[in-house]
Amino acid sequence: MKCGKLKRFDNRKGECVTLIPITSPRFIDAESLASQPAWNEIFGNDNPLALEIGCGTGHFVAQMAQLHPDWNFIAVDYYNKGCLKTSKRADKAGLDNVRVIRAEARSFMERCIPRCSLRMVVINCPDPWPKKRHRKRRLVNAEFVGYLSEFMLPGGDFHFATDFDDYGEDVARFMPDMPGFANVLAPDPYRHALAGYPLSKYMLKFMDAGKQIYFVHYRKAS
Ligand SMILES: C[S@@+](CC[C@H](N)C(=O)[O-])C[C@H]1O[C@@H](n2cnc3c(N)ncnc32)[C@H](O)[C@@H]1O
Repeated sequence: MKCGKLKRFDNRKGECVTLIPITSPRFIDAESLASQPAWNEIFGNDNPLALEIGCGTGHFVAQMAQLHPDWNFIAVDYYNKGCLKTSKRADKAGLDNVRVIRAEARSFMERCIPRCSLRMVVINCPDPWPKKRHRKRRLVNAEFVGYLSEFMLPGGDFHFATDFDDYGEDVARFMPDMPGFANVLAPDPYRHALAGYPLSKYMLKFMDAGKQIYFVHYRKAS
């Protein structure tokens, strides 16, 4: 379906939705990006790339980008208001190493991220799809991590975090069988606290509700 200029077809809702315009210099609409863009020109340097999938409102990426000023962060979400908030947060903190992309993560990666280029991939609190019959809709599974691995540099970090017990245990169960990855937290399959890893908005929300976060951290072999 063709939508108007400031509208976008929402696959989940099955209708055109109005987009809030985002004027931040750190925001890039995926549709305006050439395929395989020159990220070094976009960021103005050759620093390594880090990708956050589903950045939400940007609490995590804003903190991580301050911890790693020598990495370039691409924060992707298809949630328009989240992209707006993430962009504003990065603008306010003056984070020149952050770009915010409104896009579906898999199609964006396929079109715009070179293979073997990511120093880090982060997925925090992805939608848990708690009903058993919906679990196949979860973003993170062995097949997806295998796909992500193609985009990661040797020595690159994969971080996954969730508040949802079954999701955390599932990812911690299949990760040891993923070829070419080592568990940074070994012998623990996951931890409930991770020093130096910023907390996202959803993590804080779930922790306030008394839930534990499952942190999984693997590294691709060098
Ligand atoms: C539960 S929220 C978590 C947000 C944030 N990571 C946090 O921890 O606060 C999940 C986010 O992932 C985004 N998301 C889910 N699947 C996605 C996909 N395939 N591509 C891009 N964004 C996605 C949603 O729009 C939503 O903003």
